[in-house]
Amino acid sequence: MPRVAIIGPGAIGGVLATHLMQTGRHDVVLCARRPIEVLTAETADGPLSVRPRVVIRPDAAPTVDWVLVTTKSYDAAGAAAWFGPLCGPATVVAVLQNGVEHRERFRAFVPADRLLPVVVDLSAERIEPSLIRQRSRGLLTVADDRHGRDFTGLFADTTIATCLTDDFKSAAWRKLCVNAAGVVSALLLRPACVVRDEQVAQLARAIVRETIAVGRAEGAILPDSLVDDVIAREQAAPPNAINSLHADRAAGRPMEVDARNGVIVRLGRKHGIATPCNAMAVTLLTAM
Ligand SMILES: NC(=O)C1=CN([C@@H]2O[C@H](COP(=O)(O)OP(=O)(O)OC[C@H]3O[C@@H](n4cnc5c(N)ncnc54)[C@H](OP(=O)(O)O)[C@@H]3O)[C@@H](O)[C@H]2O)C=CC1
Ligand SMILES: CC(C)(CO)C(=O)C(=O)O
Repeated sequence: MPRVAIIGPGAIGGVLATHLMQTGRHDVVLCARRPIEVLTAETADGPLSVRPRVVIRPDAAPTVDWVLVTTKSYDAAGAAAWFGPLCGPATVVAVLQNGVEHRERFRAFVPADRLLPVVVDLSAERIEPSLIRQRSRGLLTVADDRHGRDFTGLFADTTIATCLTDDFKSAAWRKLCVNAAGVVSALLLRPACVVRDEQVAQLARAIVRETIAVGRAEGAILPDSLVDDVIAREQAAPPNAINSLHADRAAGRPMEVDARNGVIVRLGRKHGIATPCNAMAVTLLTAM
């Protein structure tokens, strides 16, 4: 039975924990900052409730086969504080976060050959610490290598889909295009479908175009059609679709501005590519 630790059972970690635990095929432990008695994910198929094993101090954590990091991107050191007890010589650390810098963030804490970046396409929101609303089915994309293939096996018998890719970089940049555009929702505190307004859509398109330009300079393969695809996806979103940046700003929590838009400005500068729309969004959200 694979031993799996989930560091940060918030929206994404909480959803994954409930789905993994209900298979009965995994020995799951949650690494959290406070106890959780019952964890519930509201899914399209109804509520999924589990009684998780929770540890709230790294020195109480067991050694596991898999560590799934589902904390926010800005606190890699906080997540890494758990690695000492959790990681044995063969433990694989999967980083399930937005952005394109999974490896850079954790390189100081985990050997490169035991780190698995994951692109998360799953919309979820924490309603309370122990109640998560899962808004979409969920798709996890990983590189088609040994760790990636083993990782997909963890989610067999769940409704969380997995995908193996031989071009992880492009997959991560495609997702970054979605997240970068989502900054307009966070700025306006309006759901994804705010881009039904054509003026707002034009701004979101400009943000995605900048992201594509920088992503291509970084080696990602990104079609021009991505601009309209991203906006169409947001326009079709239900009125309650709140992205995690928006949710963080609304709740007064720190935001992943750097991982989602700051990175485009930073890497744009490296390649001599102007990114004025992303830069303005970063300046405004940082000032808030
Ligand atoms: N939500 C979504 O729809 C999506 C999110 N993502 C990405 O997934 C990642 C996680 O996001 P999300 O689940 O929304 O974030 P949440 O804020 O909902 O969850 C993060 C969790 O990490 C916990 N945490 C923070 N620091 C520590 C620590 N040192 N030790 C243990 N637990 C800790 C937080 O606890 P506390 O309650 O104490 O703060 C919280 O439970 C982000 O990179 C996000 O961009 C990707 C796709 C969709
Ligand atoms: C695109 C979206 C909304 C869900 O996949 C997301 O990544 C987020 O909320 O951070």
